[in-house]
Formats: sequence, structure tokens, C-alpha cells
Amino acid sequence: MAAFYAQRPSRSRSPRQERPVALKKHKCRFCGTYDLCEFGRDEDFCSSSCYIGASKGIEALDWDTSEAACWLGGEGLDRWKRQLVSVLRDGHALLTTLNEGVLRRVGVPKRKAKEVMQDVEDLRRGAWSQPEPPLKEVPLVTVAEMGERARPGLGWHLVLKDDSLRSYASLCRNAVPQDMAWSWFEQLRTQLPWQDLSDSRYQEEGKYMPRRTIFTVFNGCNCTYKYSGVAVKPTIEPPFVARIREYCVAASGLATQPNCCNINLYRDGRDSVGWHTDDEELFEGGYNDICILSLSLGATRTFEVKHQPGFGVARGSHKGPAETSFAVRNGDLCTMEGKFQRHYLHAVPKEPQVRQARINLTWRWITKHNQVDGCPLCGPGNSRAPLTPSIC
Ligand SMILES: O=C(O)CCC(=O)C(=O)O
Ligand SMILES: [Fe+2]
Repeated sequence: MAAFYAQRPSRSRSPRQERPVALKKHKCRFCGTYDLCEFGRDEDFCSSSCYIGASKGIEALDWDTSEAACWLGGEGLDRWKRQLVSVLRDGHALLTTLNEGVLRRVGVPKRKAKEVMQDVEDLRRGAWSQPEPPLKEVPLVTVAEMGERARPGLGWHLVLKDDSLRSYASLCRNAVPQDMAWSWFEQLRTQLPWQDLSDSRYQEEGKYMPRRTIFTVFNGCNCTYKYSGVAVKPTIEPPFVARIREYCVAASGLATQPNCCNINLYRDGRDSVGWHTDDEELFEGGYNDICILSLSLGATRTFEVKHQPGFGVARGSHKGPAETSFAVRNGDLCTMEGKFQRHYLHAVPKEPQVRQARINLTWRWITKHNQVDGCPLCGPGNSRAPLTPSIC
């Protein structure tokens, strides 16, 4: 954490003028330049805006290109600075996209690349271990509230409420009537061009992931969904899937339409999805408040949730049992909201006794369209577009 703050550039505004009362003598952990603190809740910050800035973790590292270049110089990467700066436009990109492969590709020797990545990991840990801003500082309206307002009595409620980690999950049983849900299930099962994916790290040759899948996007988007070693090419959302989306979004009280959907077919209880987080760059859920809306169709399965391994534990280590779980049944809608993808993992475990198939649609908002895929929607300004679902 120290490294994170030590590397942070100082701010130019003068908060002394903004703060008439000084209650405590302190050096602010965010801006580092003030010695008077009036912000009572957390004595390490001089103002609530610094607290909020710091609590945004990676987002708070608002280096520009020249500051990123300066950091690279400090790491002894001067020789490769020109190539690296074109990849790492700013501190945000440095914290989210730099890896050993990027360094090796521009010619950084293996040993040096490893060394640099250790420093980057320090920065990342600092950013990730920040507290989340409380709702009264940075408001967030959950789908449980929005859905209740849009559809009173439909039954939206919170199944996970973690204010300190700004993580929420809302659930609505029977959001879609049973007969309609079963007919959607049949239509999706028989009409979608399902794909089988293989991740060479986990599957032997000729073997596939334990579920079939498809990733739909809006017409005009060309983003591939890449996660844990697989790449799912986009399919333009068929009109009947669009109608399902519109129905579910209306039932949730969300005012904007999610622009993509990951759809899974679990053929029976032997199919599953392991512990993971949907924190891919496309959705920017590793550092922004986001919402993922999920519809379950067909067989009842169990949805499991647990904390991400904490500070000091390798982020890839997913051992340990679920901390929260609930059944997801035909016609149920649920969500993952706020910083859920940053702090929690989720899974649908194998349940060999289940004989029927299940289909799950998870709608998301792509906020950072992918340049590498040549997505025409990629452009300046889209990467920081916040998702603030609002009430209809
Ligand atoms: O099937 C589910 O309920 C979860 C699917 C999921 O986590 C995903 O598609 O990322
Ligand atoms: Fe997921």
C-alpha cells in the first residue's frame, strides 16, 4: 500500500481553502500534501473527496502518459519506454493490462520482466486493498430496490449485502412465469448456435469445458469474450433473445439495456462453472461498480458465492468452500452488483443427481470495447464510461 501512495502524483488543487475547520493534524493518505484533517470517519484522509478518490483503488491512479513513462523509467525500462508507453497509455492501463507477456513481447529480458511485475503487483495490491466508499459517500441503488419500485410485489430482495465491500446480490423468484420460462428454455436450447470451448490448461486434447456456451452482442459490436484461457467469438443477438432481455430488464427496473450476454447451457448436473469472477476488462468490473443480471431457465441448480482470497493470498487461489449459496430455479432473476466482481467469486458446482438441463443468461454492459478485436465501438472515452443503472 505504501508503494501505491508513494508513487501517486500530488494533486494541484488547494484543499486548505475549501476546509474551514481543522479537527486533526494528519498527512492525507490520498493527496499526501495536507497536514490538517477534518474528515472524522477515517483519520487518514483530509476530506471525503480524497477518501472517495482513494477508495476507488485502481481508478484513483490517474497518471497520464508522461507520468506512466516516468514510472517505466524508474523501473529501468528506458530502452523499451517508447514501445511500452504506446501499450500503457496511463497508470490505469499499467495497473490493469501490464503482464509479463507484454514486457517480453517488446524485448524486456525475462528476469527484468519478472522483477518489474513484482513491483506492479505491489502497486496492484495497494490499489486493491483500499476500503470501498460507503453508500452515503458514493450512492448505489441495488436492483432489489429498483425492481421493487418498478414491479412492486414481484419479490425482489437482497441475498448478499456487504456494505464494506460494496458488494450486493439481488434475487427475484419467479420473475418470469413458469410456462413462459420453460418455453424460452426450449427455444434457446434448440435454436442457439451453441459452441464447445476448450482451455488447453484444463482440458485434454479433444475435450471441452463442462458446458456449452454462446456470447451475444448488439449489432455493430465485435468484441470477443476472453476469460481464463478461452475466447468466445461474438454472435449478434437474435431477435427472440432481445425480447427475453427486454422482459427481464423491465422486471428489474434497470433503465439501460445491457449490450451483451453470456449464455451457458448446462446439459445436466455434470456440467458446471468453477470459481471465478467476471472481472474482464470489457466490463471493467474489477474497479468500477457494475451490474450483471442473470436469468435461470430449466433445472434447479445451486449458485455459490465466497470472498476473493484476501490481501497477501494469491488472487488465483480458489480453494475453500462456499460462504453463501442459494438455489437458482426456472424463471428466477438474480444479480451481482457494485464491486462484487472485485471482492467475490461465484460458481455453479457439479450436482451429479441433476438429470435435466439448465440455461443461464448473464447480461452485462460492455463499457470498454476491444481495440484488439477491431471493434468499431472502441474509441476514446468509452473506457471510463460509468455504469450507473438508474430507475425507470
Ligand atoms: O450459470 C450461472 O448461474 C452463472 C454463470 C456465470 O457465472 C457466467 O456465465 O459467468
Ligand atoms: Fe460468472
